[in-house]
Amino acid sequence: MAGRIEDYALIGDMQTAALVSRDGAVDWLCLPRFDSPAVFAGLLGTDEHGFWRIGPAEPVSVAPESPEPLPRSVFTDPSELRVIPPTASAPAVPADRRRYRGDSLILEQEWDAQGGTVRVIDFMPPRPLTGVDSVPQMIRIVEGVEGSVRMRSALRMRFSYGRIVPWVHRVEQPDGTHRTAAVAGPDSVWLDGEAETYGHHLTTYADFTVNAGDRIAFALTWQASHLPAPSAPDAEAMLEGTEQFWLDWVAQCTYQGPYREPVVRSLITLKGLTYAPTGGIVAAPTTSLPEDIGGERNWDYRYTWLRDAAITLSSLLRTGYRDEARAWREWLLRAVAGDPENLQIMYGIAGERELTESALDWLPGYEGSQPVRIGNGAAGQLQLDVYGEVVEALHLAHMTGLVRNDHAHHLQLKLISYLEEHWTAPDEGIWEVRGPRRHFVHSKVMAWVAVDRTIKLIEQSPAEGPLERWKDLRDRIHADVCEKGYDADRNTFTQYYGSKELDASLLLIPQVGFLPPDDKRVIGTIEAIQRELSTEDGFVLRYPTHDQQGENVDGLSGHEGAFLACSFWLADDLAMIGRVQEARELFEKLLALRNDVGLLAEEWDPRAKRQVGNFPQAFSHVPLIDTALRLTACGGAYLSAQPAGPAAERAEQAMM
Ligand SMILES: OC[C@H]1O[C@H](O[C@H]2O[C@H](CO)[C@@H](O)[C@H](O)[C@H]2O)[C@H](O)[C@@H](O)[C@@H]1O
Repeated sequence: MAGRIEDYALIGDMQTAALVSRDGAVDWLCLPRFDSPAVFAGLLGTDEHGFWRIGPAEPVSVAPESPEPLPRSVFTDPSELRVIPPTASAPAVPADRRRYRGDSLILEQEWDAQGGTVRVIDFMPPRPLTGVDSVPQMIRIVEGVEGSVRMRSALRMRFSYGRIVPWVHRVEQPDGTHRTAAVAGPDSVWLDGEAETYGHHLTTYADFTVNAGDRIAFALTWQASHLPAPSAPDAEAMLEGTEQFWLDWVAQCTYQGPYREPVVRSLITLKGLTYAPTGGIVAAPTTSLPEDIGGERNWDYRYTWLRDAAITLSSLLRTGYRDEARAWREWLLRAVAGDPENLQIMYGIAGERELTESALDWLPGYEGSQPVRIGNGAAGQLQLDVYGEVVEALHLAHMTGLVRNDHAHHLQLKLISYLEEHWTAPDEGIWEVRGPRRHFVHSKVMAWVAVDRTIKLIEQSPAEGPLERWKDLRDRIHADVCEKGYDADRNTFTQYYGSKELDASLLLIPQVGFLPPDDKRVIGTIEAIQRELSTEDGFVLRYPTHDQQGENVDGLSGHEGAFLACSFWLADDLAMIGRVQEARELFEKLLALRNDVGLLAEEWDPRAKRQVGNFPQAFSHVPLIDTALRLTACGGAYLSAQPAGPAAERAEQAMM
């Protein structure tokens, strides 16, 4: 059975990623890409849907008692095998400690088990983009730390999201060793290991003893089934290379403030969500981790949203990472090449347009949350805000000195021409509601952002465009929002024109410069959101899922948790209006929601006190970085409450 969402840690190779549970089980892995079918889908079902667990064979965790090391060996004698009879799955013993190795995506879990202490090191080496070695690999090194520990590896591969049992067979090697190959349809997966394996109940086991100082490596390699077998990796060399890769990458980070640890962990996570061959960025590496446990709010996030990727790019640019920004800009230009009339709000990681949504009816879902969806119907929605987010990201790229790209410039002008005709249309908005289209205030505000930044580009560079006409457009959008999206009686902007509902996306109004932070309508909106959309512990819901009659407003049944991005936005706004101490306190409470290895899902369930939604989620880690930058610019720890002043101004400038 899958663990809690926060029990998982991410490993990945910038083409796909795996989730490893605290009990040593890899319960989620799609091969060869983020959006490929899963080989391990136990996360959304049971062990029957695929997993790979390595951990102590004896479930009881007791103090080490055997000073005499056992010979490093594999259990080849069948009588010994009976000592630990194969079970339907390996014993699930939670690790006593876990961490990432320094600033990397290399996971280390340790167990104080019967007989000693053992460490399992899990990672996926970054792959070359071309050539025979460009295959996904997961490497697991079992290291004896103290005493002698009996270990078990239990590997159950199920292709096609847990549906297909592959043909598993031994392939003898000229040197007398063997490899285990699993083949079905287009996929083959190869297991190499330094321990003898045996099959039982459609599962591949290895039982072995690890003594202090031993290192026993296993590797899983995917290869298209029609190609020759991939070569077995040198696990130790791969470990060294992977560690160096992350050291070099993190060394480029320009952030030097008090929140270095969460910022760097978030940056590493975002890097882990980028698809290196194309520059695409997934919103999360999972599908259908529920926003409402047991409910239907389950979505596939293994795609590139223009919104999520644009804000990811902005965070990366602000912290010194330009290569990723350049790669995503190229991805964008290829993805939207053609007519911006056909702009989608999301694409596949290589720019694919067909993301047809369907349900995998053989999977029971995470803690029974059904349906399990693949594809995403939101791809066909109209969401006007993405024009603003994309243009803002292109603008920031320009401002931070990324070499100008004429195609990007041309695209920006075409996007504005499109908006000129369509900004008055109702849309599905930032939250991708599945109810009727509306005139969402946030969508109009972001349309204003797109026009505003383009005007600035034209004013600041040799670029050309109908400046006066677009200035007039900018003024008209602004006036329209202030007239129709603002409720003067309650002194707050509202979710959509004419509504009484609130929406946490309105917190972005001062952040994007639509109105200054000290505008009374902005302060009124912040206060209204704090009052009406806050959970008991001070986090923020993105909007009320039910209206005052108890009807669902977004076309979906059930409730959802506090939306973490919105909670970070509230902290930002509080800092901007001078309530810096409150902002800092909220930010630090949000940091405390991260799991023990620093990861955040999309939402937090305030009742169950657990993370919910896809995991880890770029849309949570990006605002974490942005708020950290803002608060760092405010200076000092726990500044006393003060009216908007120099600290708040510095906070604003930090985000430029
Ligand atoms: O709430 C319904 C929608 O939920 C998902 O969208 C959310 O995730 C996106 C990716 O992070 C994000 O860009 C969006 O703002 C969120 O609302 C889901 O992908 C949609 O299909 C669904 O309609």
